[in-house]
Amino acid sequence: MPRPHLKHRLAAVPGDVFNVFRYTRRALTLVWQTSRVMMLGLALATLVAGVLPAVVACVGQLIVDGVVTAMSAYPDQATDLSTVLSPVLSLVVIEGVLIALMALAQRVLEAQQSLLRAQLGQKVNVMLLDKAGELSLAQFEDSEVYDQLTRARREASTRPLALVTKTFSLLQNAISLVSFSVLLVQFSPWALLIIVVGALPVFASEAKFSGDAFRLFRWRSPQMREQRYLETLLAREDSIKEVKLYGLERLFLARYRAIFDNLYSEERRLTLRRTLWGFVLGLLGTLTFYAAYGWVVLETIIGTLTLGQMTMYLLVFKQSQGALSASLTAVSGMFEDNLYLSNLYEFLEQPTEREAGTLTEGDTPGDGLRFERVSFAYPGGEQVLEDISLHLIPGQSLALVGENGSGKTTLIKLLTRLYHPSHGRILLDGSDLRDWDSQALRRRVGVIFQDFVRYQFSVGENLGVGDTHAFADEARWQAAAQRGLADDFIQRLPSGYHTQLGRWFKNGQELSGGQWQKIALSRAWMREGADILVLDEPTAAMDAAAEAAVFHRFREHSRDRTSILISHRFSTVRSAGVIVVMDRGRIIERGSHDELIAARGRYAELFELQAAGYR
Ligand SMILES: Nc1ncnc2c1ncn2[C@@H]1O[C@H](COP(=O)(O)OP(=O)(O)OP(=O)(O)O)[C@@H](O)[C@H]1O
Repeated sequence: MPRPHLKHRLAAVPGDVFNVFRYTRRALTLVWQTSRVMMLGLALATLVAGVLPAVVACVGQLIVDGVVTAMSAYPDQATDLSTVLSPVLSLVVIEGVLIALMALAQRVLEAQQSLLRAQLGQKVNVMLLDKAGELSLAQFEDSEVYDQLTRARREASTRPLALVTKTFSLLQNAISLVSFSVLLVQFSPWALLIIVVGALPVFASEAKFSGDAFRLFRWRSPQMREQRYLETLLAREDSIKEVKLYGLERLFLARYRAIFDNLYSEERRLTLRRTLWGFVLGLLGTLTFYAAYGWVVLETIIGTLTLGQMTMYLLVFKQSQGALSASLTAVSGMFEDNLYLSNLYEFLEQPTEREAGTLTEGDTPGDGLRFERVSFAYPGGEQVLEDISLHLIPGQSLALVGENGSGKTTLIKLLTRLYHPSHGRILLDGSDLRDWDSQALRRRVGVIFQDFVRYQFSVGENLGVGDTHAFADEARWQAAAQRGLADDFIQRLPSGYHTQLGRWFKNGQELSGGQWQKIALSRAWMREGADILVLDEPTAAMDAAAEAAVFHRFREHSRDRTSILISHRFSTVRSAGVIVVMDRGRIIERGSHDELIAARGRYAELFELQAAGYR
């Protein structure tokens, strides 16, 4: 698809230029909250660094004028050299001290900034990750929200400080400018005006280009994300195996390069335009400076200004021009930082669904789990569950079977409240899941999904995540591992329960697929209080003996619990109390194994097919 030209894309993104400085206050508040002492220190150092240059210029004038006076006094009156010299020398010493003070203020500023940068980066990252934890699964799966998060993480952790630094630099330069202006106005108010007018065009162009740069950054964030993804594929151990086997390196690398080339050409165009305009308009500033220079020289020659004043004005001109352009750069930088910060706050202000529920017990304890005419479609997708009604009393075991994509896992996602039904409701002990307190609900339901996480932690911690209250409880790890049939092989690992798993960290031990599944199963057993246990294809990677043992154990320990099992292996499924057969989001058959075989429907057909495979 042809990409629209950058200009159109930039125009298409809403960006209220006048509204853009509104994040400055928030950035200042953020820094204030991070460290009050350092913020005050920054302000003080800024003030000192702002006022001193004008004072130095004044002392400079006194020195030159003092020298001129001394020069005229010394030969004529045959005065003692030291008497003439000492006032000028003391001024020189004072200027030296002032310069040292300025250097100190500048160093202190830099040190504080670098410490604040570290603290603020951490604070913003924590804010981002905290917010990420509050997002619903649906928001995570929304590529726009994910983009926002990626953009915010990439840039925004350094931006708040950049914004504050620039705000202070602006203040510092503004203070310098005001003090310079007091001196300059004595020469001529016009001089002041000339300098200001000379610097305005550069500022305008900088503001425009920083806006463009931000919009470019925003527009291209999906491609940047694709690039990151390709990097992950090419450089991570969990994908490299397949990449190598299929010889995908070149293909992926070519794609990676193509994305870069496309992005780079836009960036180059922008950088070139920015540089060119910056240079041309910057010349205007130089021109005005030299015009003012000529003027001061003229006034000195005709005797309106002393030599000392000339030196001072030239210095003041030069420095105020510097201060002005630094202020303008700060302003345009602030504009850019504000735009980036808008991105951070856009993400942080993403509405999150409040889990309003407070129930820790249902209206009819012991009623079990009910699906009442539940239908569901993923955001922006088609209906994947339709009119599901089910009732499971405590102690009952349910097996869900059905073709790939028939909606089994989705049903479990609704049961665990990762999503809410589009229609109908799910009740636990007579109360709608939405009304349950999330902690209480989590305690009641233990789930292992087929795509469980393989944490690059120790074995024990891999089990501990199953119940955060017992995260480091070794006795509980062991009990859970025994139930999940993982204890045996864990004992044989080099450091037992303390063996590091995965390949990312030092001495990491990789496990086989079936061993990982046993770890995941044991994780589910960590939830001792859970009275609903869900296993979503938990044994697909296990050998037949292990699978048989797992289910023997599972039934033994779930006598008074509700258990839900998703499996494609009918040998496992057949012992469940109720078997539900799903097809394209609907329940098409339900009953015990014998009933379903007798009914000679889909279940019987699929069972026969699998059984034939073993004969
Ligand atoms: N996060 C998602 N967003 C949008 N659609 C999804 C999502 N997850 C699953 N689907 C769609 O929902 C349908 C049901 O998927 P589900 O994972 O529930 O099937 P399943 O019966 O568990 O399949 P399998 O036996 O392959 O595990 C599929 O058509 C799938 O494309």
